[in-house]
Amino acid sequence: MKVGLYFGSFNPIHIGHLVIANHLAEHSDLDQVWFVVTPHNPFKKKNSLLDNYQRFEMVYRATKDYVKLKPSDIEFNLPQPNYTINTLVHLEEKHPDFEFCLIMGEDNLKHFHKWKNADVILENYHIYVYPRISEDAIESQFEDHPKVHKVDAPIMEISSTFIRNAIKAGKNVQPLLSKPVWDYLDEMNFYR
Ligand SMILES: Nc1ncnc2c1ncn2[C@@H]1O[C@H](COP(=O)(O)OP(=O)(O)OP(=O)(O)O)[C@@H](O)[C@H]1O
Ligand SMILES: O=C(O)c1ccc[n+]([C@@H]2O[C@H](COP(=O)([O-])O)[C@@H](O)[C@H]2O)c1
Repeated sequence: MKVGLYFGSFNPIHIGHLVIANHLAEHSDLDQVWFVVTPHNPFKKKNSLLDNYQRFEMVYRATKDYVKLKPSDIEFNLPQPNYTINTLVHLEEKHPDFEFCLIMGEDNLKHFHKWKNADVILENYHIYVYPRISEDAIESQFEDHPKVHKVDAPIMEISSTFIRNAIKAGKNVQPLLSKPVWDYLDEMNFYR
């Protein structure tokens, strides 16, 4: 089975994330897409981050009606901050029969050279890159790399930061979240 790994904080998961994951699951050779909920992204402060299990619960609720989309808590018990290379090694040991690939926005590819062991990741994993609007240029080493595959997915310029700030300001963000996520988040009074 070929699995695309979609790493993120998902604080909260929004329809932009879902549209991309579903597009990859339906229009590429991937059999499944796993949302890997990251406890601590090495590039981000943990400030406004909800508890791991609450972010996982939102991903679980968002994906439970999609057979090809799965939540993953694999990083919860790995050392923090979570370096993707460590998670990949761990996943290979746990699922030796699966083929793992990475799913990444064009914006992330632009900073990919700063990731821990970026060269090792690229040597061993295919990366599916979807378009994002961003100002920095993609490094030429990645632009035509045989392991980097551009995917023509829709561009959805929504961010979790925007959603958190809008909720705090008392705005209605319901169209940006799937209903089960909105219901949970509202019931739990998150981000207010
Ligand atoms: N609207 C979007 N469309 C496509 N990809 C997205 C979108 N928003 C975030 N992503 C990507 O999804 C992955 C997980 O997102 P993550 O939750 O970490 O980011 P985010 O929504 O930008 O959150 P924040 O605003 O809290 O930084 C990252 O690779 C990120 O680049
Ligand atoms: O391994 C690294 O060095 C590394 C550095 C930055 C980010 N990542 C992973 O990339 C994921 C998405 O990053 P971001 O910044 O777009 O939220 C994040 O959840 C981490 O798992 C990984």
